[in-house]
This record gives sequence, C-alpha cells and structure tokens, in this order.
Amino acid sequence: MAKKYIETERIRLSSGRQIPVLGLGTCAPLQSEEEIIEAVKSALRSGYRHIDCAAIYRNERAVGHALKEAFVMGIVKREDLFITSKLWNTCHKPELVLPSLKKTLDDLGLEYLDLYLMHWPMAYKEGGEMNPLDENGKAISSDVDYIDTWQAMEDCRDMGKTRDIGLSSFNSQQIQRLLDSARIPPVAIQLEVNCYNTNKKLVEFAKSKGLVVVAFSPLGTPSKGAEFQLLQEPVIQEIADSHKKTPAQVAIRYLIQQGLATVPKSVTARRIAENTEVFDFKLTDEEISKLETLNRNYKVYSEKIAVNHKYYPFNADF
Ligand SMILES: NC(=O)C1=CN([C@@H]2O[C@H](COP(=O)(O)OP(=O)(O)OC[C@H]3O[C@@H](n4cnc5c(N)ncnc54)[C@H](OP(=O)(O)O)[C@@H]3O)[C@@H](O)[C@H]2O)C=CC1
Ligand SMILES: O=C1CO[C@H](CO)[C@@H](O)[C@@H]1O
Repeated sequence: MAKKYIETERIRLSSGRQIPVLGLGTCAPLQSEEEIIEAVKSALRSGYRHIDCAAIYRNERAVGHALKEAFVMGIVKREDLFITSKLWNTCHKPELVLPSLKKTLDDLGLEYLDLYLMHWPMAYKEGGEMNPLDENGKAISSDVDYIDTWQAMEDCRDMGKTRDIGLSSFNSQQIQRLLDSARIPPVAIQLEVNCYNTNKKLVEFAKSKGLVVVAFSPLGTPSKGAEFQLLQEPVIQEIADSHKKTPAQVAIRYLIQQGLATVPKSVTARRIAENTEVFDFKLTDEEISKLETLNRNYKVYSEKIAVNHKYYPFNADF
C-alpha cells in the first residue's frame, strides 16, 4: 500500500523551522470560492500541512474559511500547519507592507503566517488595479527598490506576524544584492521549476546561499493552455508506467529528488490525494536524465507585461 504523506517529509529552513516538502497550490483564477474551500479541506484530510496562498490569487478568504472549518472539525491544529502567502507588487512601498500582511492574515483568519514572500522583485503603481497597465498593455512601474520593501518585511517578522520571510522569482543578482544588505536573510525562494524548466543554475545558486527552493508550477500548469503539455510527454508517461505511477506523480517526484519543496495545485479531490503518493518510489539516475532531456527553459510565468520593468528578473543569464 502507498505510504501516506506524513509530516516527517520536511526540509529544514535556515531559521531552524521546517517546511513540508509538499504543499497545495491555490492559484485558481477560474475556480469558485466553494471549490477552493472544498479543495483545501480535501487536502488537509489527505495529509497536506502546507498551503501556498497569495493576495493576488484573490481567494484568501475562501482558504481562511476552509481552515476555520478544519480547526473546528478537529482535522488539524494551527500549529501543525505551514501557511505561506505573498506580498503583491502594488504594495512594495514600505508603509504598505504591514497593512498588506494584516489584510492577508485577516482574510485567512490567522494570527501569523509561517512564510511571507515578496511575490516579485518588481513594484507596480500603488493604489489602484492589482495589475495597472498603460496604453500598451504594459505594467505601470513604481520606483520602489525591493531592498526597502525587504526591510519592511523584516519588521513584520520582528512583530511576529510571520515566522519567516522569503522571495519569489528573483534572479541570482537580485538575490545577492538583497543578501548583501539584509538584516534577516530570506529562508526560501519560490521559483518556476519543472521538467520543462529545470532552472538548474538558479536553483543551485539559491541553495548555495542557504535558501530552500520551493518549485511552483510543478506540473507545467496544464490548465493555462500552455504551449507544451508536460504531463502528456511520452517520456514521463513511460517512466510513470514502469513505476505504476501517474505522470503527475513522476513530475512531483522529480522535484523532491532535487531537494526541493513543491506546491502542486488541484481542486480535484482524486488528484489532490494522488499528488501525495510520491514518497513510496524513487526515480533512478537514468530516469532523471531522461526527464531532463525535456528541459527547454520554458516559463509559464514569464510576466511579459513587465518586461520593461527595471527589476524584471528574466533578463539576466540566471
Ligand atoms: N510564486 C509565484 O510567482 C507562483 C506561484 N505559484 C504557486 O504554485 C502553485 C502550482 O502551480 P500552478 O501554476 O497552479 O500549476 P501546476 O503545475 O500545479 O498545475 C495545476 C494544474 O494541473 C492540474 N492537475 C493537478 N494535479 C493533477 C494530476 N494529478 N493529474 C493531472 N492534472 C493535475 C490541475 O487541475 P485541477 O485543479 O482541475 O485538478 C491544474 O489545472 C500555484 O497554485 C501557486 O500556489 C504558481 C505560479 C507562480
Ligand atoms: O503566482 C502567480 C500566479 O499568478 C500571477 C498572475 O495573476 C503571477 O504574477 C504570479 O507569479
């Protein structure tokens, strides 16, 4: 019988805390509040203890609703959970950081987060749309330096509003620049990593600086009408068949064997459970090499609306 996902599957953060390697993604723009509530409850019942949220997903109240029900029903206790959320780009001004975090906490119905990430190094114009666009459809920048935003995030950690702080989609130069001035170093970074985008140089760089890497879009975001469909690749299917596993389980297992945490998203109870059954088999070195032939440095989240931003992260080599 497949080994149930259990809480020992964790990675130690530089702060000494631990992050469960498997979490539930909640970026679900097409799903209703009811679907999100059911998905989070289903995940908690399946043994997930790590939920990945963000203000920009516009569904933190639904996640909070599910958490509250799970607490009342005794499915899980707050202290057993690892809840991540992310500061959105329109709230990088230092005076907006704490209010943004408080809004997220209020929506989630929590006293504190486990991890608060800066969602992107890029600040957008404050005070209006979450994706403010100019007449050419490009994001309108704000001039805030992510170093100043980080200092406000450090203050949030000092206040106990979040146990740890981290980054998302920063390139190596931006990580280094931030580390050079940080009073509190980031413990983790979310990066797009999957078999289409193994992102090796950046992953190794981040790890060498003491950051745990959390892989987002582990399945290649099939729902986004993506150009390529990772889960339908014959190479993945073949390896899955030989282990009596599914392509999604192989895609997730690949990341775990790279020493990464990951946050596959699903609102389908069967898949939510399926995605946990990844701790009872091991890919061989040969299988890993075969999977890596799929790499084409393909990004689902290239944030093209912000290509002209001063801090656009994808112009650097890595
Ligand atoms: N920091 C950042 O900038 C970013 C962070 N993220 C985070 O990462 C999470 C995951 O990435 P995301 O881009 O959502 O995409 P994923 O790669 O996790 O793919 C999600 C899609 O795969 C489907 N799916 C899930 N499990 C299976 C399965 N076992 N078999 C077949 N299909 C499956 C889901 O369908 P269904 O739901 O219908 O079951 C959904 O359509 C996000 O939800 C978010 O939390 C994502 C992007 C950027
Ligand atoms: O997490 C993410 C998913 O959706 C957002 C857009 O709406 C992205 O900007 C982001 O990186």
